[in-house]
Amino acid sequence: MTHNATESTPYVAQWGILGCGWISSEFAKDLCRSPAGRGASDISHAIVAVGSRSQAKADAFVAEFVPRGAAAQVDGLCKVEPRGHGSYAGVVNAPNVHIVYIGTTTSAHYDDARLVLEASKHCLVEKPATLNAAEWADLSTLAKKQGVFLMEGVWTRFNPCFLAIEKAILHDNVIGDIRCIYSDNSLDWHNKKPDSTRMLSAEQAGGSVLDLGPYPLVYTMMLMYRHPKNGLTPPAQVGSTMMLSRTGVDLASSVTLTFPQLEAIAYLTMNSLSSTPKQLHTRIVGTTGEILIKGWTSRPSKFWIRRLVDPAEGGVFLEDEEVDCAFDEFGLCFEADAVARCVRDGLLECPRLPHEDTLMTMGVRKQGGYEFLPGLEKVK
Ligand SMILES: NC(=O)C1=CN([C@@H]2O[C@H](COP(=O)(O)OP(=O)(O)OC[C@H]3O[C@@H](n4cnc5c(N)ncnc54)[C@H](OP(=O)(O)O)[C@@H]3O)[C@@H](O)[C@H]2O)C=CC1
Ligand SMILES: O=C1OC[C@@H](O)[C@H](O)[C@H]1O
Repeated sequence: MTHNATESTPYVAQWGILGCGWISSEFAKDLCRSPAGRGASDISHAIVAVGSRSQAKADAFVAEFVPRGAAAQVDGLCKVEPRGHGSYAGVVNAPNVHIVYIGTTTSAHYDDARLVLEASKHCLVEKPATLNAAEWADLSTLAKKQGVFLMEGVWTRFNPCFLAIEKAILHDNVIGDIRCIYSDNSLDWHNKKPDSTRMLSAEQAGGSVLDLGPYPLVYTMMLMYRHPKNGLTPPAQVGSTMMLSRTGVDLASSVTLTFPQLEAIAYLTMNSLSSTPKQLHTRIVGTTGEILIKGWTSRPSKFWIRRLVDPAEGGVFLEDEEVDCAFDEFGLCFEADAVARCVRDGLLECPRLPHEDTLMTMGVRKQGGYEFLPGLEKVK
């Protein structure tokens, strides 16, 4: 065992947070929840530094979300008090910070991640990690050179309901051989939110495929690309259709990925014109049945198994079996727990989301031809 853990006390991850926007507040709130409540006794979390471009905003964030720190501070496992910083550099250079969560807007991710890695701190950067594959490859090389952990924050890969779906398909074989994934992730923000909103803004590198696309891709990457019979073979074909908005980002996109070794295909859709129904966002079809998934695409919470009466005939199903995996947490704590364990164990990449997977999905996201504003991409 390394760092501060012993047989009887959990390893405490000492986090710094960059950016005091919405998702950082959800991250902070989740880290305040007792890990014991989700059955985790080997790790806990402290939030020791919070950074904003404004000192007042950082101080207000600390006062509102982490006045006493996160779970480990409240439980007396970490004596460091949380502190607000009026710059991101203040956080990455704070000696008590071991891991930095980047919750800044997408166009800032690459520069912020470089700042973290150059300070030799471990790094969890929100999705989409970067604007393109070249930027991600550059960060990956830097993290390895510095000997620090780096991961894209795709929380769905660590969601308990997603884990149950993965087990049902890959281990328990409940739908037979996987054939098709239909997955949608859409939010009807067009003409309802200002064009300066993160997903609609070209300056912030918004757009459906970058902002919404990572989640339908989770189902594809984990259930097809990582399917044992696929042997990590990249999709043979990646097709994409895009409609651009008046701001220049993609208003609507579709992505199709083929996996000939599995005789399987994924049809993914994402747009800012409609909202995905919580009743059904993803349908996974196999040779002996289907799985229908409820909740948000990024935060599944319940699913139905629908078995064919006669797989040779098709068309007629037995009564649906409901699997309820509802949980109280927002859900970012599950990826934070995984990151804490990796750092504790000295890993530089997370086995459930290695650098290579992010590299591949960054490539997929580029297929449709949406061009960023000049200067946004730092590496091409
Ligand atoms: N995992 C998930 O479920 C989710 C992930 N996300 C991802 O998180 C990131 C942030 O999204 P969200 O929290 O909704 O966005 P917000 O706009 O609420 O927050 C983004 C923060 O980024 C910082 N920032 C740095 N540079 C800029 C800039 N040039 N313009 C605007 N803000 C800037 C600001 O922090 P400050 O002013 O304090 O410096 C701001 O508060 C995005 O990359 C998004 O894709 C978003 C929602 C859900
Ligand atoms: O990352 C996010 O942004 C887009 C939303 O679809 C999703 O729920 C959220 O997690």
